[in-house]
Amino acid sequence: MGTFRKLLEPPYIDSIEWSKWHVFWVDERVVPKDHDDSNYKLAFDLFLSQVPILPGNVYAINDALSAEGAADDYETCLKHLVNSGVIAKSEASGFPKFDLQLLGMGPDGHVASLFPGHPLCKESKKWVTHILDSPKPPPERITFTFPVINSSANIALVVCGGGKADVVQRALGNSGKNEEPLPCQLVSPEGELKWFLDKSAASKL
Ligand SMILES: O=C1O[C@H](COP(=O)(O)O)[C@@H](O)[C@H](O)[C@H]1O
Repeated sequence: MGTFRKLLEPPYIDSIEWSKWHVFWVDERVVPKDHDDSNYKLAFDLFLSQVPILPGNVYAINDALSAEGAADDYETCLKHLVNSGVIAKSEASGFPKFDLQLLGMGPDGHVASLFPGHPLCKESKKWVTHILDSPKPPPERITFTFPVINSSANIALVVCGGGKADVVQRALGNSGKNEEPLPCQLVSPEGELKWFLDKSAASKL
C-alpha cells in the first residue's frame, strides 16, 4: 500500500479523477473487515480513507460468508459489473479485463493467494476461487484466478525486501530454467507487466 503514498500528495491528489476509480481486491483473507489480517483494512487505513473514491465503487468481499460463499459472491459481483460495462471484458479470453492490477509477491513466489504447487494455480474456468489451506496465515482466503490476472491490461508487480531476492533471481535471472515455474512466473497479462523492486529485492540480479 506504500506504493500509493505518492498519490496522496500534490499534484496527484488534486489532479486524479477519483470518481472514475473502481477498487477491487485481487485476493482477500476471509476475516472481518476490521481484523488486522484484512487486506481491505490495510487499504482503507493507508489509502482509501484519504482519497475521495466513491464508497459505492469500493468492492470489498462479504465477510459474513464462508470462503466459498465469499468467492462465489465476488465472482457474481464482477459478472454484473462486466455485463453493465463498468469492467471491460477481454476479447481474447472472455474474462474481465482490469485496467491495472497491483500485485505483491511472497518470499515463496506466490502472488494473490496462488501458492507454489497448489492446484488453484491451474484453475481455468472460475474468475474468483477460494482456498482453505493457505500456507501463509490466515488459511481461508479468496483469490482471482490466473485467467483473470492474465487478462489484465496492466500489472505492476511490486516486491520489497531482501527475503525475496532469491525468488526474484529465480524469476528474472538466468537460473532455475528447468524448475516448475513459480506463481510469479505465471503472471503474463495481455498488456504490460512491470516489476518494481527495491534495492534489497534486486540485490541478487
Ligand atoms: O498474503 C499475501 O501475501 C502477498 C505478499 O506477501 P508479503 O507480505 O511478503 O508482501 C500479497 O501480495 C498477497 O496479495 C497477500 O494476500
